[in-house]
Amino acid sequence: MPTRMVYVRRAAQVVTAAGASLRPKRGAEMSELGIIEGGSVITRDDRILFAGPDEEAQRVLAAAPEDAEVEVLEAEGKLVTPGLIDPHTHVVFAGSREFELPLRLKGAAYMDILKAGGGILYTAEQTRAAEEDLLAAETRRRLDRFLLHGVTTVEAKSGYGLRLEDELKQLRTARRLNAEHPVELVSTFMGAHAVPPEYKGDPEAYVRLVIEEMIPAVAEAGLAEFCDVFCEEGVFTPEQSRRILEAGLARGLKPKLHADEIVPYGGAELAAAVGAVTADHLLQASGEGIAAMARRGVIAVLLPGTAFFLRKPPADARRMISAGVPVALATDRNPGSSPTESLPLIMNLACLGMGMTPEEVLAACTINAAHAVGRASRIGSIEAGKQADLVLFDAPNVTYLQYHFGVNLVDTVIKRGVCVVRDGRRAGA
Ligand SMILES: N=CN[C@@H](CCC(=O)O)C(=O)O
Ligand SMILES: [Zn+2]
Repeated sequence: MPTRMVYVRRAAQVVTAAGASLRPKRGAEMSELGIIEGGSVITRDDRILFAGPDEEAQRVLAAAPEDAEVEVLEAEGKLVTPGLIDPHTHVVFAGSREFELPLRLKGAAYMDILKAGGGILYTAEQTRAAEEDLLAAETRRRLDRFLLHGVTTVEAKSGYGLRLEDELKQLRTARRLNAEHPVELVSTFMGAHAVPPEYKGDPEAYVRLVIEEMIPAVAEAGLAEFCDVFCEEGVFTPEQSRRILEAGLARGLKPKLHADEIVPYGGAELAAAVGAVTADHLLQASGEGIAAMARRGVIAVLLPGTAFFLRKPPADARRMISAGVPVALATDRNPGSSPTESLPLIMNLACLGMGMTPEEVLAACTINAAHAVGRASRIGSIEAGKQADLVLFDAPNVTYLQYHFGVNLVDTVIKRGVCVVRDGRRAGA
């Protein structure tokens, strides 16, 4: 096999996000992106070989093996970033819930729809009924859209099966798509996403099922890396959430938590107490909870698209960054509270709606997001030796991405050294 190389020549800016593979960026570090003005990047097979000034790139190319096939991508006027990483999605599901939108516009609350048996429970019905091939086909279309928006890795939660066979079906679907599709999937078991109707009268029995049967089966099959719980009033209590996360941890599933989304519920505090990798949502997180997260190094995964779609004020990102909490951003792609694959739109909402700077936003969607999915040693920055996941944007600088908001500026996407999007369209599909 000849050596395959891509030479991304003379970009307006290369955002490397380098130097934070061991621990996520926090505070002022989130503004330091290691930008190379006028820089070039060279990939070799599935790895990054070089990132730096173009004169040096030419010397590196001159020393390339004779059989190397070099593809040259002119990047003049473009912004090059690491492949974007989405660390919180529920992308594997069947159906959609657009009919809830008019209800919410008339005043129905998200949680009331769930309590009435709709919401997550409606999607669980659809997902249970779907054959695995159909589930894969629906999810594949969403992954295609992610890729067109520059997203090269997504975390994917189960939680619409709510019984063992269908939780496993969702996780198997994620594993299959991870093998088939250019977008890389990181699986999270979230059997504790809602109490299914058959356990309505006895939620504690469902918690036992999650702990005693689902977690062991998922761990045994090696189908997930993380375990997550919807810790929320009327769903799972902090005490139940703690037991589930500890049971997951005992089986090697690292904890994540849907925390303090609708009401303040001690979620941020719990995430810190169990040493969760991330606490997500945090719209209602307390000051003590944020301080505890900072002390324990828990990453805040903020989801401004969800706040926007549910028409709620977003999380207090500035307070978290000032407190020293590492922040990442995600779409929360799901059919009920955030039906979008546009991580760039989420970035716009983070900047314009939460006051994060363009630099902080990029750190949050690259290296910090890589930490949030436990992959920072391999992805999230442009450094020699890391996986060759890159995005070229039609933007001359980092600020422009937030300024020219609401449109897709992605020109080219490279995943593992292969061009999978060109001129904004899927290539080689
Ligand atoms: N809040 C809980 N779970 C999802 C929503 C899932 C759904 O509505 O289907 C979330 O993170 O927003
Ligand atoms: Zn979620």
